[in-house]
Amino acid sequence: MPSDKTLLRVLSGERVFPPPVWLMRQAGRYLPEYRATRETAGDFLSLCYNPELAAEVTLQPIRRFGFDGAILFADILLVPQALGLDLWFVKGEGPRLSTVTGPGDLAALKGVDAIHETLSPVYETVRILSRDLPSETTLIGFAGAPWTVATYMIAGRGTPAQEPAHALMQQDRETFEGLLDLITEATIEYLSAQVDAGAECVKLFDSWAGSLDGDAFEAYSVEPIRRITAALKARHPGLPVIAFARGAGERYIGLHARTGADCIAVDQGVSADWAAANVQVGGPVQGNLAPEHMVQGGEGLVDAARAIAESFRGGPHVFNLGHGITPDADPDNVHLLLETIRAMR
Ligand SMILES: Cc1c2[nH]c(c1CCC(=O)O)Cc1[nH]c(c(CCC(=O)O)c1C)Cc1[nH]c(c(CCC(=O)O)c1C)Cc1[nH]c(c(C)c1CCC(=O)O)C2
Repeated sequence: MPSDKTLLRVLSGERVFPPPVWLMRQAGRYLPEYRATRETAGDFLSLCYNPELAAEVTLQPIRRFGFDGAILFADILLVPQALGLDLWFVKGEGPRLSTVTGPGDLAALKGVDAIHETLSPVYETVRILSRDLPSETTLIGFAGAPWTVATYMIAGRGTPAQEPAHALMQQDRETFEGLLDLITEATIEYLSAQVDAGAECVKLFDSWAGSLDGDAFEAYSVEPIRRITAALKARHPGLPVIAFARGAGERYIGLHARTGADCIAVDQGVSADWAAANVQVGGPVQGNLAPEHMVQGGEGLVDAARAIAESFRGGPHVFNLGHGITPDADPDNVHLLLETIRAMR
């Protein structure tokens, strides 16, 4: 039976207008109720590993805004932690991890089978959500794509141009590729467990894909995403997969076919008209309003949101931002965005 959930309908290739809407990082610091729950949990990682509270912060933006999709509350860096790295967050700065910079570090990581020991609270969050979400809301599981996760594992932190990961790729390709393989295998098991627990589609975040060029983009962004997608679809026939290769630019062309993903998420670095003509021809797309509009609001937001929905209205489109909503966004602007899109005819 075809789903009556608009997000799943679009992911299956149907054109729905006005389009379903959800926002990357829709649960987060711009919401006072998120900040209060994080306080209750103690810190960000304790929140990620507390199934009741993680489910609560996933539900907060659904209650407040009625988005069509709810993304599991967790983080892409839980997988490195499950593989044995130390992980902590420095307030006002971001994540820190112990690093993988050579064969010894790679060999010291745990095997794929060990990840569930750390990640089982996340599966419990998914089970709670699949019970408590409104029936029209699609539950989205997620993980980082291997390249992006590897950049953090190699550098031990976020880096402007992923220099340490590029350096390892050049200097010790065997360790680099071994690490990517391990993350790929772990991600298949992690996402498969999310689906078993009730996730209805999954999204792979390759936030740093844009710093790979030429053959490296194909080998280290596209190919791991293709492997994960194929393995998941073999185990869970019909599972919709969204792939976000941020910064891909012209390489968004043909990415549905190259990755096997059902939906390609595009960032604001390409225009919606261009993406409609060049990417949406290959299948459903998601995107791509600049997150700054959620800070600025007003007519600029209304005009830009309408223009994007118009550009993509000829085919399957999930309305979203081009990247995550930022902590300085105004929740009232989210209401304005939803009213704008949902009033379109
Ligand atoms: C690169 C990346 C990370 N995490 C993620 C990515 C890929 C998407 C992207 O490019 O933004 C993905 C992510 N992170 C988080 C989610 C939860 C679901 C949601 O989108 O609402 C998701 C899907 C929660 C989070 N992850 C993080 C927060 C903020 C932590 C806090 O509450 O202090 C949240 C809500 C922390 C985080 N986590 C990460 C960084 C670099 C940081 C620090 C920078 C920042 O704070 O934005 C790694």
